Amino acid sequence: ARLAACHQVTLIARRSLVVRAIRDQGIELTSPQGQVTRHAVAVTDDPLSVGPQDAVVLCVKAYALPGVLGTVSQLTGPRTAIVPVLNGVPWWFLYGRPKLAGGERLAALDVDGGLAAAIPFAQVIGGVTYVAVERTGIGRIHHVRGGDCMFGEPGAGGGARSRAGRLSAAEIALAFRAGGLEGDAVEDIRAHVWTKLLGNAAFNPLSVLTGATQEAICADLPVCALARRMMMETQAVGERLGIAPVMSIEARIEAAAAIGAFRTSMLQDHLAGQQLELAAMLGAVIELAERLAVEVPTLRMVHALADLRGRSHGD
Ligand SMILES: NC(=O)C1=CN([C@@H]2O[C@H](COP(=O)(O)OP(=O)(O)OC[C@H]3O[C@@H](n4cnc5c(N)ncnc54)[C@H](OP(=O)(O)O)[C@@H]3O)[C@@H](O)[C@H]2O)C=CC1
Ligand SMILES: CC(C)(CO)C(=O)C(=O)O
Repeated sequence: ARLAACHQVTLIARRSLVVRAIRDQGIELTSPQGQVTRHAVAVTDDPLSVGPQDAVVLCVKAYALPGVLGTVSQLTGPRTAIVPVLNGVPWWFLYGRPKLAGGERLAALDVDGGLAAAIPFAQVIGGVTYVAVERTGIGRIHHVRGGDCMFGEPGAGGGARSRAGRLSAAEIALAFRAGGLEGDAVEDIRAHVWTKLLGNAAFNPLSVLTGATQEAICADLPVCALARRMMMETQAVGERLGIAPVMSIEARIEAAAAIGAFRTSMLQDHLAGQQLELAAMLGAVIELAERLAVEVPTLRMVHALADLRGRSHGD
């Protein structure tokens, strides 16, 4: 909705009900100040009618990515920037760095290599977002807090500079800023992915197990100690990959607490009876830990509990 205010944007939805509602009423956005704004946005469930784009922003859950590959290919030409803005370890994380963990493909994310085959790595711009939102209805978004969005080139040399023929990370960041969002181009997108992951790998599954908000988890000493232990294990895996997070664990906990009484996206999914994004936020970290011989007993335990909780919904 924000991008559509100053760029030509088309939302791709999969349900005709959603297309009709957004076409008729636009997107209703509630801001932290309680203001309600309506944004007219082009929307379709027919990506072929839209054709190749300058940029395709992927904002489905990680487990839904294989299901959108056909759509992505219809929106992609040789000069399209593909910008996944998802939580967790992205499927592209080891591409271009095959020596980091004995191979590029992460089975937890891309079981048969379909994602890597369909989305050319050279066209990927890494994205991270701290924006906290809840979907309150069809075409209705409640923006709770934040936040920063970072973009960076994961390919050779990294950095945020322009890449021949397609939009660069810096241009995507600029496009977000023009829409009133906080967009920054960063040199080392992997460090930012891992910093965000430190929080999500801990708080998201713990929120599902406890039903608590991030603020409540941070205020509860024993549960916050458990979150800190999970973050330390996640950081240890990152260190073995040569990744230095851009903030300390304590600063990451403070940033999570500052979001306030917000239900994490995973708790929202659980309450709505949806699949949990555990493979991207925990499964891939555990897979990397195995490959790098790092002990992650707390991550394993919480993963097993949250997985069972997710599958036992309503039991
Ligand atoms: N929510 C938050 O506060 C934050 C979320 N994130 C991350 O952002 C990513 C997106 O999460 P979030 O926005 O919460 O997710 P939501 O579940 O709110 O939205 C995902 C959307 O993807 C759509 N979708 C799924 N499959 C397809 C398909 N085949 N074709 C078209 N559309 C499809 C769904 O459509 P439908 O309506 O039909 O189901 C839904 O509208 C996740 O990785 C999440 O972890 C990151 C930071 C904060
Ligand atoms: C908590 C939050 C909004 C942190 O930015 C998040 O990433 C999530 O809910 O998955």
